[in-house]
Amino acid sequence: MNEEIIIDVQNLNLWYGETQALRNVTLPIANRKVTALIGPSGCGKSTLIRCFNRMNDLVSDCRVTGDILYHGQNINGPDADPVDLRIKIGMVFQKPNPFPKSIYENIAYGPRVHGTRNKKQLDEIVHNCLRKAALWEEVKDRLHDSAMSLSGGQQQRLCIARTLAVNPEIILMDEPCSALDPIATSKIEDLIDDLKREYCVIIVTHSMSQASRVSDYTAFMYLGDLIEFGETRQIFENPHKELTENYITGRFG
Ligand SMILES: Nc1ncnc2c1ncn2[C@@H]1O[C@H](COP(=O)(O)OP(=O)(O)OP(=O)(O)O)[C@@H](O)[C@H]1O
Repeated sequence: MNEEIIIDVQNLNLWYGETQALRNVTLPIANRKVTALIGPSGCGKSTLIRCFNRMNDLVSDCRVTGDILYHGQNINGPDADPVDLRIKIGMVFQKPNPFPKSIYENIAYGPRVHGTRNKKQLDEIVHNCLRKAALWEEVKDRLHDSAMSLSGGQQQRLCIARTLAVNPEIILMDEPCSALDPIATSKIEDLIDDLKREYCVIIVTHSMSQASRVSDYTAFMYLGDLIEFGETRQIFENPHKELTENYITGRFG
């Protein structure tokens, strides 16, 4: 890998109570690239992506060993602040979850909470984020309408715009298209391709065709182990492990 490694996962283990969900995962994540996490249901994809912004802190009985270095600093270290971390590492979920507020307020909310009060600055942030999320043209005349009046695909792009509003470096996406139709899915995939010019994107997907379309790197997981990681083309065209090949050719799933 020639790119800058923005997150370096080293020997990561995670247990929910007595059950081990991640085993000795070691994985580099490149900046300004898209990394896809794939594997059968229950293999630990969501668990791993949730480690990157410490969402698993919210799960009682969850224990982690090993390191996740973000710009070389351990995100679970004593000085690390999960609130700061979640600004730099934003997350988009499976089901679009806009706030029950206006389109404008969904985006202005985060920057306002973090101290931006100036109306002109907020207008600019809203405009920029909607533009980056490829939603501006569709909503510019209805910024003060409820976000709930948008279609599912538009709501998901709004959630991406909301994530961008606090200036993250990394965007985590946990099956962001699973609730969307093919047209809305294709818009999100185009958007992911644009976003990687400025951001690092990590995406969990069940769709192998989606992983091969949108990602530069792919990690294949199975029962909590990282089986194989590499450039997406290599993983799909020339997997080194039999398990990877069996999965991507649909022999199990
Ligand atoms: N909060 C939790 N408490 C206990 N066990 C959990 C919790 N979350 C996940 N698990 C278990 O950890 C394992 C990994 O789950 P995870 O959701 O990370 O898998 P996944 O690959 O994302 O699955 P899917 O593709 O079905 O979403 C599973 O065995 C699951 O049952």
